[in-house]
Amino acid sequence: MLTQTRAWQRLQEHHRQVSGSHMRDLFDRDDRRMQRFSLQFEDLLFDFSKNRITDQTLELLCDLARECGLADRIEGMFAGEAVNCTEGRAALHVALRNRSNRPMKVDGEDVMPAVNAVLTQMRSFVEGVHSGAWRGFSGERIRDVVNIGIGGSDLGPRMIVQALTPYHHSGLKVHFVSNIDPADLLDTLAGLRPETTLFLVASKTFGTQETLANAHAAKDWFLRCAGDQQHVARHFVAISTHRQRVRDFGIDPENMFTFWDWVGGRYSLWSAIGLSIALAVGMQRFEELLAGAHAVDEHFRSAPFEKNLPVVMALLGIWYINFFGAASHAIVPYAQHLQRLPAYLQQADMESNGKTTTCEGRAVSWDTGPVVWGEPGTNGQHAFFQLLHQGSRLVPVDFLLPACSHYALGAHQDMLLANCLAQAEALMRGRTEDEVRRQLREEGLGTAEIERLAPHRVFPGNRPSNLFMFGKLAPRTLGSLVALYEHKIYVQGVLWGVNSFDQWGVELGKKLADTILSELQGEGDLREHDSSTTALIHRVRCFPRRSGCQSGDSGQQ
Ligand SMILES: O=P(O)(O)OC[C@H]1O[C@H](O)[C@H](O)[C@@H](O)[C@@H]1O
Repeated sequence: MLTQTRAWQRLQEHHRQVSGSHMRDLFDRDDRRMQRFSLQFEDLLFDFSKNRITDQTLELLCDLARECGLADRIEGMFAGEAVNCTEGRAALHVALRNRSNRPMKVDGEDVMPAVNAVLTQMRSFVEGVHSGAWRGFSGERIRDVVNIGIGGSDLGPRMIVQALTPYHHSGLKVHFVSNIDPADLLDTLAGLRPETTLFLVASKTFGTQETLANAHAAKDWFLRCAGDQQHVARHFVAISTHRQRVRDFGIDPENMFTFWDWVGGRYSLWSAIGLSIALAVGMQRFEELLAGAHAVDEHFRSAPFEKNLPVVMALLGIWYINFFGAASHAIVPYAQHLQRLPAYLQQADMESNGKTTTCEGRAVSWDTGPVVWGEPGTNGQHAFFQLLHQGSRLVPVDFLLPACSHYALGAHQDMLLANCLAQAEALMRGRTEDEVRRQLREEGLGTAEIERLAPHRVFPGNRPSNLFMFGKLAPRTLGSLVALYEHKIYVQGVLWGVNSFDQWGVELGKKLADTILSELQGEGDLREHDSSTTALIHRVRCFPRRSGCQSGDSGQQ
């Protein structure tokens, strides 16, 4: 039991001692604080000095990790043990990027030959599309790729493809369709020609309602132009673990890229699910991404906890969630191309650790995963930073900051950097009432006005943040960053005692949606619902929406 460990008890005591201290004093007392509380990993600097910690905090948190058996659990994951306890499966996404090619086993079998075979298949496909050897049915080159998938079969590739915009292959545009909202597919198809469009139907299970409905609609759109069913083979490939369902859909298993049930959906961008990434940036860049993640895997496996980046990230999170009562964690990349990182991490973190039952089936009596949210800076500054600075809640922030841009435009990048560093400093230092009064006096305000305004202009500070700084956002660095977060999530799951690799919580809504769908489409009696749901279903039935939808459809065709 987490809360019964000796380290937990000591952390509670320690929290009582340190929670009153202010980070500005900790910095004033120690001019080497940044050096002591930062870690360098290749190109990545992780500055965690602006946290409400001392040496002892870190020691005690590492003790907690030791008492929870973290070392064995890390080894267990790499050894292919069934760390996904409810589904009895390994979670071996590290094998997908195992550039050392050391054997990695699941149920006694080395998975590396199969992993490498799919990478080879991806390489030849990507090269074929890029060179023009793979063409559409009319003989034209492929110009647009549409990845149809949702959740883990969308968020990772979508985030990475956007993050690597400067590396995009010039002749190809990659699009993503995920939502069952008809607007998503129709808006995307509106600018495309069937002759030059390639669809990647990405679904681990090949049973996801949204993906199958969108894929069927895309196939209809394609066939309306291509006519002959045989042409589907040049324009639809599948990425899945489920061969039979791929065949049933009408995609030749020859055009299927496989992966395995030991790859969790939200950990799958490193598998064939990353085909859209490889098409966007080329196979070499994709492999650089894998290499960056692999380097972090080696670090995670071997570095002592105090120097282990994902372990430190995880322990800091636990410090705020379990001892300061923080309920959320903001991700603020100061990089426009990392716009989708918060959304990606929402799934990675919240679907992994949004749980309250331990692997032994007991209810936890401690808080688990935070609400993850965020937006790129500087936009976020003009939206939610008010609450970060002066709100009543403690929200730890992760800043991600590329020191250099791929683009040159006046002083833009320096302004971006200055803003990020200023926000982190302001969150930490705050502004005292004395400082406010002094400033207002300098601004020439009278005493009464100063008294009136001073309380509003005080910043409490002492608000924690981590900062990742790196050079340009390159594939290897990005691979490392994502792997760091993945392992952070695993470490937290281990300490909280939950299974980070299942997602039973998304099932109930899906089941109810199936029932309600048939009720919306039928005229008969409704099954038992609460009065609110019943009334809403009746209301939908009364809307003249069908004609509206049809005219919308035909407008797009
Ligand atoms: O890849 P698929 O099998 O289509 O699954 C897509 C997504 O669906 C689900 O509802 C899960 O919550 C996600 O973890 C998963 O990534």
